[in-house]
Amino acid sequence: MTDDLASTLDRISRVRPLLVALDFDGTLAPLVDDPSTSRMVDGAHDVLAALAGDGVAVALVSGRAMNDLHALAHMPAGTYLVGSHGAERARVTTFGLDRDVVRLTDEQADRLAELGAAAAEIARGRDGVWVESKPTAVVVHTRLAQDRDATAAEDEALRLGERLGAGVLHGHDVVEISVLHASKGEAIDALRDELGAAVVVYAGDDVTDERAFEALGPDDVAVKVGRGDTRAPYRVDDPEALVAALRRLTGSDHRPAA
Ligand SMILES: O=P(O)(O)OC[C@H]1O[C@H](O[C@H]2O[C@H](CO)[C@@H](O)[C@H](O)[C@H]2O)[C@H](O)[C@@H](O)[C@@H]1O
Repeated sequence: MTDDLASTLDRISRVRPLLVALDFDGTLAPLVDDPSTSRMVDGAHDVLAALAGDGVAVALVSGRAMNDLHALAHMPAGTYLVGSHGAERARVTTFGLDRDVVRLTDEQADRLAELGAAAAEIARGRDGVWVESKPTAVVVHTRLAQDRDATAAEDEALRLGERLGAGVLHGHDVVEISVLHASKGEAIDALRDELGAAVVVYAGDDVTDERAFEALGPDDVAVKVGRGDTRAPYRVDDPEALVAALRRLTGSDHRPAA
């Protein structure tokens, strides 16, 4: 963590209402081949619970389907979950999720089925290419494929998305085609307004997170995790480094002993 980021986080640590919104895959959880095995790095859950307990609004803002995100992240009660890049929204309670139900029109449901069938055709015969189905989108995954198959599958999926999708996102080894318009930027705007947040901290690793960075203002804090071009002014190397940075927001009680 740079001194600059450390001092910025120290400066805002007592600001309330403070919103800390974080991407999941690649940001809190390292990228892995099988998305069902993703886990947040050690210390992540504790620091998020400490922040929530200290009056900070904590949100995960992910491309994951809501059920998937809830099951994998085990977030503490009182925190917010945004799934499907903003199309799904919930608050975690001690009894489970208090969620807004996503309803597709018949036309959108038909479109989703059509996209699923077309995406399956893209994956057919290409080793390592597979399709994930979500409530509002299909995702063509290429992480396990050889470069040639991955490139061809992503190109075809992008064309499919242009033809039939309401939104197309090209992330880390994925092309995601949605039947609803949603973005992480709009999700951040909505959370900020609803919570009246004075300052927003957002961290993310993927191109899809740039939409969230765009929604931040000069008093907010945007942190890119890992490599790649970004508009975020701050950067940390990996999820472990992000957890260390977040500890600075919790006050000295929660910082590891030197
Ligand atoms: O917004 P995020 O929380 O970063 O979610 C984006 C996508 O995450 C998942 O895919 C990514 O993580 C997988 C597990 O590490 C990895 O195998 C894949 O290559 C990554 O793109 C998830 O499967 C997608 O549905 C999310 O949209």
